[in-house]
Amino acid sequence: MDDVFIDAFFYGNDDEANKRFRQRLLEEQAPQEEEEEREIAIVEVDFFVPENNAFGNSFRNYQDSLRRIAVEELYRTNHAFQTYEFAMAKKEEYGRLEKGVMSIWECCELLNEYVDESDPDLDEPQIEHLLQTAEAIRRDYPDQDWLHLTALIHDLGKVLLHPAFGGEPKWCVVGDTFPLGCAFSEAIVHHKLFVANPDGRNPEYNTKLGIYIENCGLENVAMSWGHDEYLYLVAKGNNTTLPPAALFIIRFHSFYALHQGGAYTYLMNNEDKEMLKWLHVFKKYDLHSKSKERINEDEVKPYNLSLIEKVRSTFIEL
Ligand SMILES: O[C@H]1[C@H](O)[C@@H](O)[C@H](O)[C@@H](O)[C@H]1O
Ligand SMILES: [Fe+2]
Ligand SMILES: [Fe+2]
Repeated sequence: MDDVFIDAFFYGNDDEANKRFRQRLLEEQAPQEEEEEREIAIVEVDFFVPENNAFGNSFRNYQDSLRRIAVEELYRTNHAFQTYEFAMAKKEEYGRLEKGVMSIWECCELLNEYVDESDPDLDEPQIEHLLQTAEAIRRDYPDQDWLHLTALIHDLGKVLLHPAFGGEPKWCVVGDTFPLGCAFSEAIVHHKLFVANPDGRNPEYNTKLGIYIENCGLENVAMSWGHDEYLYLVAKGNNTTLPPAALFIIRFHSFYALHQGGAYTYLMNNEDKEMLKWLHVFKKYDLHSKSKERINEDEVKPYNLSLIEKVRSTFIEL
């Protein structure tokens, strides 16, 4: 068992075991290192962006991908049931971070069991996607270790699928995310399927601004519930020292209607507009690193463990 933990992650249902791990962590916790100044700069990089995905199709092709039917079915349910009330209730429930504790690496390994059915571009286990993204971004940004770690963990919220985390159905774990409490944009994947969503008939929620005011900031927007929001709650709840850009990536990387479709810009404040560039950077690796070429887990594990080690004092909540 590695000695770095994310709270909210289980270690069985055994409270005693949880307590013992927490105690051990307290005892073992290294003295805080001086926060070094982080250089966060976007540089021109030359990642080879492939045109085709693992199946030889263009990326994010929702019309005629090999996985079209399964993907569409997932969004049918997602668009019907993701309401403002639903997402709020999930946020409240999971925001308590009561599921337990577990190491970040163990959590990655848990995702070995899951293939993301909302994804037209990849049918490999999710741990492969984490490693592919992290390795691709590391190649182009060798000095930005926070980006490597962000890539490694960005989809860990998908553990919601695991019975120990509630065994949530796929439609409220994976897939693109979108704001709730205001009108659904046509830029959202399979937007026609929102006809079945009661919020679309609610006059409080179905106008351009709905419950929001112009430029209120994405921080104040209720997003549909899924792996992004869950991991964001976990990172915040554990007082992460990852930079704000990492949290922004974690929380909004599935918000394609914004970072690819250019919709909902009127909800952004100036800070969000600054941050948006990181979603563009991240997307390149998150999306285009998907391939059939497997990463050798044993080879990259030591480096990733060293990254995890660096934030050990961050990723625990006691
Ligand atoms: O199918 C994918 C997958 O679930 C990703 O993890 C998510 O970030 C994307 O936005 C989504 O379209
Ligand atoms: Fe994701
Ligand atoms: Fe991803």
